[in-house]
Amino acid sequence: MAVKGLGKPDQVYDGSKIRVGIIHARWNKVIIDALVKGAIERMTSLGVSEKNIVIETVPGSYELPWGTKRFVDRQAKLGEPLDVVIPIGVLIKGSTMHFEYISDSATHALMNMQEKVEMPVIFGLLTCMTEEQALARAGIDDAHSMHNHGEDWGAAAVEMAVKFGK
Ligand SMILES: O=Nc1c(NC[C@H](O)[C@H](O)[C@H](O)CO)[nH]c(=O)[nH]c1=O
Repeated sequence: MAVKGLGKPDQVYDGSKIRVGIIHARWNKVIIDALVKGAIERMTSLGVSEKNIVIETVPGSYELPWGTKRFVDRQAKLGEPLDVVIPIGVLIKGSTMHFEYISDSATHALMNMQEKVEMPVIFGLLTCMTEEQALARAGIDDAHSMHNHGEDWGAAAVEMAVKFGK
């Protein structure tokens, strides 16, 4: 019996009235692109209009917290406020402690960012020990052993914006 993972949603949420921001790092592009695509596909399948999905990028995952804050502020100033934001990054362990420090600090910063931007900030940071783990979680490993986690993040974004939006 499959125990781990996201269960079936308690209901299908209508995303037709929300605007979503995706801000993604540019490290590990092949994996990032698959995750972003999965999030967009799931959100559009839940009624979010493509014109209401705004995409921005930052160099790496370390820049996601500050980039998220400024992205949200900018969209509000433009008169196109976001209802939810999905920061997406892929961290893969190397031979130093860089991975640990960025993973931990970016995770805490993104969690706390919700209070600052007063909207849901979906946790789209993959923190993987190997490239194979990252490929599997983006649904692009040879065995297609796992589903694309970007789809889960898209579904969470719609649910959180609809249920707990302003
Ligand atoms: O080192 N590995 C990674 C990484 N490093 C760059 C860092 O996020 C930042 O952009 C620079 O330190 C400049 O501030 N950024 C990632 O998204 N994934 C990684 O796997």
